[in-house]
Amino acid sequence: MLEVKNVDAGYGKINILNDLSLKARENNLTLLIGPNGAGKSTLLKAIFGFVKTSKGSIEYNGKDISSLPSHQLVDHGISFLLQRVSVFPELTINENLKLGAWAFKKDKQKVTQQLEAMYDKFDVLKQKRNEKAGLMSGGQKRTLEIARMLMSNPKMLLIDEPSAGLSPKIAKEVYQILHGLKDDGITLLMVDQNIRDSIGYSDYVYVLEQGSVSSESKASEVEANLKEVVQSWLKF
Ligand SMILES: Nc1ncnc2c1ncn2[C@@H]1O[C@H](COP(=O)(O)OP(=O)(O)OP(=O)(O)O)[C@@H](O)[C@H]1O
Repeated sequence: MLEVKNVDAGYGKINILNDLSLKARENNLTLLIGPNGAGKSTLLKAIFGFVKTSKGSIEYNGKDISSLPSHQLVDHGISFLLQRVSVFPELTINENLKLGAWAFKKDKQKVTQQLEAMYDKFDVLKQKRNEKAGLMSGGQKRTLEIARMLMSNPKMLLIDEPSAGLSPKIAKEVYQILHGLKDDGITLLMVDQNIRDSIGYSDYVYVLEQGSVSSESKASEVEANLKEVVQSWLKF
């Protein structure tokens, strides 16, 4: 489990997160929602060591990870799916996937084993394994990014706007993939603007406003009151 406790963080002298606390419970998908500029992406970046915290702690399975650099977080089983598409268009799908195995690239047997596991899981990647990634559709690129993250066998995924730029139909497929990762023992913390579609795949929801948590609920409870939640943001 990941636990953020009373964290302040920001950029230079500007503080964005204010005494923020939340939990990403094991084997659950926790959704972060809130108005633009609330600090959702900043929180993911703070957890992954891209943004420095100035107060509080971030604990993963009871260990304070708040001062660890990103590569050490990957060793601890934490991965980050960035908001912008990050496949390498000139490389094949197979080559892109291999980049996800950088930490154990010398262990050829393990790399092959992980590649096969990804091809078993994602047939679309198997079919196109020798094609250039740049030729794939937006949804297929997202699938490739997810598979590339899974190459290193993460236990905790930080995901920023997985549906950005995708049609509602394809976005749903991506949510389904992410939701299905819980069956592999993975814990997910996801930021998504597309609340209406993503909430049904989530277990817990935190609403962030002005750098702090304004509410925490089970996803099913928020789903029932979605209209009021969204209306309350419009006041900001
Ligand atoms: N690199 C940066 N340098 C300085 N300020 C930044 C930087 N990145 C973000 N900010 C500021 O931090 C605040 C929070 O931004 P953040 O991207 O975390 O919000 P968000 O809730 O993810 O918003 P959105 O839903 O629009 O993506 C905003 O006021 C933004 O302008």
